[in-house]
Amino acid sequence: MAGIYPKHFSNCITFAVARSLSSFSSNINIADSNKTKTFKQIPGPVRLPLIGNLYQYKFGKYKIYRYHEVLEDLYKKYGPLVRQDLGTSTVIHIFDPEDIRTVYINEGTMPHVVPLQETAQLYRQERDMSLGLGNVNGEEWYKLRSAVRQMMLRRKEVHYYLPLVQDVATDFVKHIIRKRGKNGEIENLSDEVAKWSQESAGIVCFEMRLGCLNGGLEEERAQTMVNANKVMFNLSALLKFSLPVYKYISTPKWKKLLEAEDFFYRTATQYVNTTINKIDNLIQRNELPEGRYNFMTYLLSRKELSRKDVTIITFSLFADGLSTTVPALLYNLYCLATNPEVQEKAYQEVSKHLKRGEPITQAIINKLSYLKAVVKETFRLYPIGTEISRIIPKDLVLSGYHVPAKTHVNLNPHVHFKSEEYFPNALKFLPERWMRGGESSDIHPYLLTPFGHGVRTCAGMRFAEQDLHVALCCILLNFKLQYPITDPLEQIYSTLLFPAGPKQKHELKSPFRASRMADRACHAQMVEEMVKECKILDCMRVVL
Ligand code: HEM
Repeated sequence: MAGIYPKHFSNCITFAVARSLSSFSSNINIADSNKTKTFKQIPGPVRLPLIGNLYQYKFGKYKIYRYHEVLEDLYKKYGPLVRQDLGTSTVIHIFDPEDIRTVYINEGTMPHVVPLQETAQLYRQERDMSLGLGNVNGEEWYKLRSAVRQMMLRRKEVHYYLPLVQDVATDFVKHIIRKRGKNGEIENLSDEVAKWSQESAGIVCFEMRLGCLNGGLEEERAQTMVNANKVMFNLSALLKFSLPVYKYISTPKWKKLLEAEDFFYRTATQYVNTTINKIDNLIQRNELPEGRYNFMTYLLSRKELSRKDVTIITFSLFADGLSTTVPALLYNLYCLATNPEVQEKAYQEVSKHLKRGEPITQAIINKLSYLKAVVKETFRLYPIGTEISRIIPKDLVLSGYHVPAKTHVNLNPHVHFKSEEYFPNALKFLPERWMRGGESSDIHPYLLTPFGHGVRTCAGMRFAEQDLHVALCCILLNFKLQYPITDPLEQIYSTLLFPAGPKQKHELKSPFRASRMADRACHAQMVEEMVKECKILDCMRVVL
């Protein structure tokens, strides 16, 4: 039988000037507009009045949890540019990397996006919260983004947390050793990785160990957060593909979503408030040591940010990894486990530069070019999400069609990730293709951009990469990874793409354990019910 086995381990186990979007122009990016086809000619499935294409998800062959495959189907049937109407809102799906380039080049200095989770935007509006970076546009976005740029996107600031992140990764290794079954199997690696992510984010945001890996009540609370997060992502996806009645009437799904969001925010906000109080006390006593609470003190010092802004930015840094870095690490572990030669090569590289127990420095990470290629290749075979959205600021010609300013477009390069046309030996896991001298110079630069591109790229990219690199180093140095199931790992759409384990495992058996404290038990029950009802998929039940 397989599992995580101890290995070599005797103890076991650019911003330019701000510009308003009112300067939408109507220039077309190709001079010869005579040959350009009209917006109405953009192909797509038959649309019905009011519901548009939603009937295909409700009664047709399309399944929401297979949305990534729906996009592949649309591309194959209709070509590089496809129109889809979800209710009364129109989206143009873009598949050609050249069109993707055109959109990015013309996105302007303050690109407009449609939020990944419109439900989160609505929830925050209803609760009078700051909306957060990914949910705002224009001047408000510019203000928030400028405020976080230094702390989140400068390498030096992010590397400051490297030793703390390594401490958490080391504890995660010990946690895995405790959780392993007799045969080395981890029953639900997905949830364990999610606890690691919370602990790691907690140390960055609050410079505090939250105890998510300690086996006690804190770990139970972390599990409840993980479950609530699953409910939020799942319901958000379901509501995205329904008529937006929930925006006007409190539907049962919307109510459930509110409960999960309330629980999630309440818990995270407690951490934020506790840290702010600690900082206030230290400042009052003139005892705040230099460099302590770096992230929060920086945000609090920015005059343009309200307390609500500081809370939501910190919340994002704390929580966003659950739905992004967590699946990313799981996909990496899966790819390493199912490609033993790659795993051995990655292990050799890491162990050449780093001994178990030694501090990981940025200089060491810089030398791990093969490991980074593994991460990149994993993003190719297992992307984290489907689309990147934009509201285009000016008229464009895309694949020969005129697309007017203010149109909502979705960039979907992932439909090509397993295509021979773009990647030789497309189904093979070949990190070598991203190494110097590999084929990467022939790969279209706008094809694989897992963190997006341009001024609106992922704000958490540096933290996510650092977390991934450190965790992979620690895991590779301590374990040999195996995946005992012959069926390939599936991906399930639930706003983003989550690992779902082998097909027969898709029906939920709740991973939930009742917690001991009464209020937690109450939340626990609530979340468990939601999880069941929404048929949340139990990610990666038997792995590694
Ligand atoms: C593997 C992990 C991750 C991936 C693949 C990822 C990917 C992305 C992508 C594709 C976007 C949209 C970019 C665009 O519109 O051009 C985005 C936006 C964003 N991400 Fe991430 N992300 C990851 C982790 C994180 C983490 C850990 C955080 C929090 C620290 C985070 C915070 C954000 C924020 C705040 C935005 C909105 C940025 C803005 O609108 O200015 N992400 N991410």
